[in-house]
Amino acid sequence: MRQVEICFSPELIHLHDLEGKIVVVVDIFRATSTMVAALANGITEIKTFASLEECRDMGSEGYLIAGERNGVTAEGFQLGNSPVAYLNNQYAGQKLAMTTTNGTLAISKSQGAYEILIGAFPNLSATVSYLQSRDQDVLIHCAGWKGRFNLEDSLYAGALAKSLEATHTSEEDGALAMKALFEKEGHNLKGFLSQASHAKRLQNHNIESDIDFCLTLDLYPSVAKVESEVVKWI
Ligand SMILES: O=C(O)[C@H](CS(=O)(=O)O)OP(=O)(O)O
Repeated sequence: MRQVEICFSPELIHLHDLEGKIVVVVDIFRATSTMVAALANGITEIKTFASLEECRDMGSEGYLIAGERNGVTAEGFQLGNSPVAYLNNQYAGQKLAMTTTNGTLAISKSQGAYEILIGAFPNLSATVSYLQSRDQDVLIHCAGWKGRFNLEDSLYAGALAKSLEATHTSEEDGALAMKALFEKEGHNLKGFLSQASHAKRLQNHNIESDIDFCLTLDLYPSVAKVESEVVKWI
């Protein structure tokens, strides 16, 4: 059997061996949910950037530019970090450059893995099927919040580890704990995660519809994968 393990924050990624593994980066509120929404609605590719400046410069290369810091759209950017902005194929056919507070950092810290996927609830089952079709062990890399553990990314990690049970074992305590939490609370994602500190933070920005979207399961049948530093829909 293959293995599945969880890294709870980019600050802890140095404790995990990335080599030969498929890393699934997850930032439920909201970066990876937004990437999945954008790609499912016709964005052709996403380039991610750590800095606002580098990302903003991509505007002159024909990219739509999305920049967010601390939950709000950064100055000079066309878009922030809202998944619902991309629904109804609003920006279909365009390329996107994106930078966010936590999510893009987790992607850059996953370099060195065998493959990098982008995880979100709206394509959870597609990601499970893809991972089960591959021979590699899986590392779920939670973006967390500014280096700290967060509930929503960890609960997604539990959902993914639980869904992989037929093919992947989890021997470490983190994965066992999150599978147990998902078994207990997974039927009430929205109610349970309304207590999460990040959900409360984002509620102050009036983005209820974003939170609803981020916690909706299995809207899309495809997988988001980082290929040559670009996120694509496969
Ligand atoms: O916009 C978001 O959802 C967050 C903002 S913050 O973490 O509350 O500062 O950014 P993300 O990179 O998606 O965690």
